[in-house]
Amino acid sequence: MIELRNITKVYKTKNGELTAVDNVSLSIEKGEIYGIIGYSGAGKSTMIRLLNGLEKPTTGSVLVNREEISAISGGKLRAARHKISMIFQHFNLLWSRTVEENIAFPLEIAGMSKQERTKRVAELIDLVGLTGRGKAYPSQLSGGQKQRVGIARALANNPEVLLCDEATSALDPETTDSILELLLDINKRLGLTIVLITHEMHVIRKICHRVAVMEAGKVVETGKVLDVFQNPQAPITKRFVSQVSGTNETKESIEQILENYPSGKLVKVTFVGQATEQPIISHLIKEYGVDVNIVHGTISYTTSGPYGTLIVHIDGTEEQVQTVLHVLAKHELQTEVIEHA
Ligand SMILES: Nc1ncnc2c1ncn2[C@@H]1O[C@H](COP(=O)(O)OP(=O)(O)OP(=O)(O)O)[C@@H](O)[C@H]1O
Repeated sequence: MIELRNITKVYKTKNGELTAVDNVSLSIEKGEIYGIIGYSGAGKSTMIRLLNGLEKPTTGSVLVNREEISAISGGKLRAARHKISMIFQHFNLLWSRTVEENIAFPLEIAGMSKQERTKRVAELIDLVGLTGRGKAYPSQLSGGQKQRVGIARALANNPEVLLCDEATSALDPETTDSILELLLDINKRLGLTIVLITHEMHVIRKICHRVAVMEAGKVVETGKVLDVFQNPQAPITKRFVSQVSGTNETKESIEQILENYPSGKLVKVTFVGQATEQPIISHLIKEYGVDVNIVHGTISYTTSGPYGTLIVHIDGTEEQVQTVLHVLAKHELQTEVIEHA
């Protein structure tokens, strides 16, 4: 559906050249929710502008639905962009227009008759959960409701791709979740391809199928969300994952345990899918006579299933501990012995 081939974007600034996107290749499937995560300055916004043709790459090509967005301009680009919609962090609504009029705006531009517009706007208002709020002005709406208007407006002309530019960054956590659920629902119902950029791993965990991690213009890691959470490779990905698994907060407890219990091993166990429901710890204690002290534990849910992280201190003889590590590995649990906090 979307193909980025060896994209590089260099900006000329008064301090010289700046490479915002550095040789990035990605492919995004039809109907998938694809997340691009990175800290400020990583190149995410540039990527999104390349996807909708607002920027041209310095080298490389961008294909959306087999159309080379990076090679067309004028009327052809405008036509292609009808199929690519966008929602924004600060909603970008027209403040002097009602909810209905905001949503009708792209339909007016597309030349739809008043009668058809009224029908389509009513459908969209229902779809995004704003029934009864059509006559309200944006200033009378909460942040979450404003973003719902943004989503309805973006869907008005039946796009094939929805680009989300930090769409939940201005919202509180509860509203963020309700907007993410709406995006997931729309993706399932309409089969819409969604590409979102964010600096929050929570957003990726909650709705994305696959993720690309960006750092200094480069994509440093890509993969299925569940795999990336279970087994992050790049240091920056590990930092993002610990944002949601809470392992940062346990650093102190880990330090204390390592200091206070020189015997045994401190082990991080990561498990996915059905393994999250097995009573593995009680089994270890009963069968192998080791002491197991749980230092930290979380289970999180992604679109492809649950995954969990458990940090345990396993104490016993060296042989018992080794046997337990072996047993964990046999259960297809990923284990990592922690030597330092
Ligand atoms: N039009 C431009 N002219 C010159 N430099 C630019 C331009 N747009 C972006 N940059 C630079 O390119 C780099 C990547 O910026 P970009 O906005 O894509 O990153 P980002 O990950 O979206 O970060 P943020 O969330 O802060 O916008 C930054 O160093 C930025 O200063």
